[in-house]
Amino acid sequence: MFYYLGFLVFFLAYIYWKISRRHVERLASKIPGIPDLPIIGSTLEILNVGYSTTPTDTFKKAYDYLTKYGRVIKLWLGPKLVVFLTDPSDVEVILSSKVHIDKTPEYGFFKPWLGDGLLISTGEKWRAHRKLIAPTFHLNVLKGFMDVFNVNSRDVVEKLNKEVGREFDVHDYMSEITVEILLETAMGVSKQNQDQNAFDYATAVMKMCNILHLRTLKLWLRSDFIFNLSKYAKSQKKLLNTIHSLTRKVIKHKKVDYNNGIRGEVPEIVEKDQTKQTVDGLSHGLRDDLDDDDDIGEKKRMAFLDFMIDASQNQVVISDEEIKEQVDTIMFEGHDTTAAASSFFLSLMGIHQDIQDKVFQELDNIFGDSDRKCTFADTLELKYMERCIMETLRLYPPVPLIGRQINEDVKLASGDYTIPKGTSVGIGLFKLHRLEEFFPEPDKFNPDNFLPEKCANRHYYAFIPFSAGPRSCVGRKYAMLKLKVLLSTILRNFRMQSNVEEKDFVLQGDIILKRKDGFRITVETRK
Ligand code: HEM
Repeated sequence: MFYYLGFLVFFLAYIYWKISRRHVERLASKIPGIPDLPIIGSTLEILNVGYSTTPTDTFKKAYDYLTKYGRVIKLWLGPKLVVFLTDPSDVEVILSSKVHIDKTPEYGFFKPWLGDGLLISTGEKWRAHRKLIAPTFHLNVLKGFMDVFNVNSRDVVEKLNKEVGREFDVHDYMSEITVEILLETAMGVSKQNQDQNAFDYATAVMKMCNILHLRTLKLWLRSDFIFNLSKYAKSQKKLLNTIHSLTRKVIKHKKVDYNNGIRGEVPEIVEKDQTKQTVDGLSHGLRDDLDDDDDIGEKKRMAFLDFMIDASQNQVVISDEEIKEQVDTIMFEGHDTTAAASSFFLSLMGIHQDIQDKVFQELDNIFGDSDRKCTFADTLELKYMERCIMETLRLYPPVPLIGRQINEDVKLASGDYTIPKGTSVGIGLFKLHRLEEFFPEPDKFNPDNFLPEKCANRHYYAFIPFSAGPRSCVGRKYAMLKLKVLLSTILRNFRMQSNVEEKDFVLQGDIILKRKDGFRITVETRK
């Protein structure tokens, strides 16, 4: 009797569940997708990807799926519907929306690290914190960082002098300098107070990304219970200790300064007629809160952390824990992405000598033989280099995949498909950026893809390395300005050489896109 009743309850619950999902299943049935089986859906296919012997293998398999199944791909992870999009018109529908701003559940794996920081928070908290943080990356603030960018770029040149003539991994240098620059600019911590090794921090971040990536792919590790029993949980604890100890120290230093009346103010740099020019070459049609032209005023010309601490002392409700979460977020998002971008750029210069020569030509025209610092005005003149940076970000987007949770049924633009509420959407930038229709010879490194007339005639959402819409990258202008100063300083001093061709890059897409084979180059002194 008991078993009969149990079976009946189970059966009725199943029927109820099926009926409640009729709407979702009806809409999903119209979306093309990866073959699926009843109940488990496409889980076996995904396990196949997750079971790959190396992360590189995983990246290749995921890319092959996106190529094989088209621009709208559905897959069922058991009862969970996931849709991958690579058509710019569909990507625009999702990213430009003010409704679908929530991240997918996978971003939750970041929680022990980034808490409710800007990258993963949602709703009113995200809106309020975005409003608070975005002005601290306004161009007027960034211009005040030019000196720090210059001094640190020259430091790297000094260090690279020791590598002349031998092959080495340039990512090690890019990673370390990026952390140091971030600490000095956004966090306002001077070199003397940076008592923790930036390289240790960067290495811990890289290892954390490996673990988080494993959790998305190895389906059994998604469960907190199983994860906490695994060896990865122990490593995560150790790594987070290294990472959080840096952020805690940074905040402590700043608070001591604040209590001693020391306020980190960014110097005002006024350069006539240049305020409205774009430093990132991206603003056409993709304007967001970072493109706000209004002068942010004296009060707000403060670097990120100074402003956070000042705000918390002046009636803005932001707790110490929330400040720490934002510092962790900016440190992560601001360093690993730019380190990857600059390392790919220098590798590509080493491979494409003819293009590197054109960059030299531009640098020589602007700087001649002089050793002077790169000014903000110079960065606006670096048009060819800017195109090379864009082309690097197109072919090797540091963030290869963006996820969104769909908050209400949404009709796509590329076909008669409606994605039901509750679906997770994945936007594959690596694939999106290589669509032949928008980039002829899509795998070829060709900076002319970013000639103004080509950009003007292309769908804006065909190239979105910094994402786009309300949740676009808050550090976009910071990243482009810093990359221009750093890379121009390096190339004024060295010629890059690479023995590895692009087709032999071993790519690994664990959260941030990298070369598993290392960014191996040699440098040769120019002067
Ligand atoms: C080449 C360098 C960079 C690239 C390619 C890049 C790319 C991106 C992308 C694609 C997103 C959206 C992620 C998602 O929705 O999952 C994002 C978000 C974000 N980025 Fe960047 N980023 C770069 C540099 C930076 C820098 C330098 C900072 C800060 C100093 C930064 C801070 C952030 C933050 C805080 C978010 C979350 C914004 C929000 O959700 O409101 N990024 N970035």
